[in-house]
Amino acid sequence: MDYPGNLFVVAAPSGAGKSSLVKALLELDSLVHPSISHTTRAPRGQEKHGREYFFASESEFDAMVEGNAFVEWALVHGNRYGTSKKAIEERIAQGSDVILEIDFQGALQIKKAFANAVLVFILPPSWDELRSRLERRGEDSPEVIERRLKNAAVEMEQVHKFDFVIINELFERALFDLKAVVHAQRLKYAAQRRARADTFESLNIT
Ligand SMILES: Nc1ncnc2c1ncn2[C@@H]1O[C@H](COP(=O)(O)OP(=O)(O)OP(=O)(O)O)[C@@H](O)[C@H]1O
Ligand SMILES: Nc1nc2c(ncn2[C@@H]2O[C@H](COP(=O)(O)O)[C@@H](O)[C@H]2O)c(=O)[nH]1
Repeated sequence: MDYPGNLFVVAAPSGAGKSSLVKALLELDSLVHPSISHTTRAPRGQEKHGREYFFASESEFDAMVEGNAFVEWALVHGNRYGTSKKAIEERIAQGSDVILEIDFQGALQIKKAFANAVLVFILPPSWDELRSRLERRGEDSPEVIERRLKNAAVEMEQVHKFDFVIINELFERALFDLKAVVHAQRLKYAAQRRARADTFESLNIT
């Protein structure tokens, strides 16, 4: 019998550090695969099409929405972002673990489509630190930073809908917590599979 992989979803206000944490996790854990989203946002700095995102025009994105190509999509900070079915379904069906780094609206849509998905919310240690991380990153204009901070207040109200909350103050500590979530889910899933196999064996079902 084949078993699907685990689906992890990491959401956070912009600048809380989710991309940095997910990147570090992927470097340490070769069993987790990232999903590359589509976005109508323009590429920043060194970003490459097909690496950070698939950059799409508004009409290309519209066509994907109409073609039902997304598992979830949302308008975030004035641009559209979406997870294509192609990006995750095949991988999960093959038994691989997949991690999505998306906003809270997308995370809640994913939970509806995949009840077993594990939702993780990353919080910054303070508002001041969130602002300085966005400023230090140096990728966004002051207007964009203000908009992202304003949206962060709305996003943080959703924290109670998530399975786990990690405060990203000390990076290594937050990474340890994220690894622990992944590990715990794998152990839980393995135990469920074993229990199911035992039940099938006792009922003589192959
Ligand atoms: N624990 C930490 N301490 C200090 N700086 C951090 C920490 N974690 C991340 N950073 C820095 O904060 C900035 C924002 O991090 P990152 O880009 O990972 O955020 P994000 O949540 O993915 O944002 P976005 O949603 O806009 O992509 C980066 O410059 C990153 O290096
Ligand atoms: N609902 C979705 N949100 C997504 C997806 N991919 C990224 N995002 C979120 O957008 C913001 C902004 O990202 P940035 O790269 O422009 O800084 C951030 O919260 C991302 O997590 C997606 O496929 N669906």
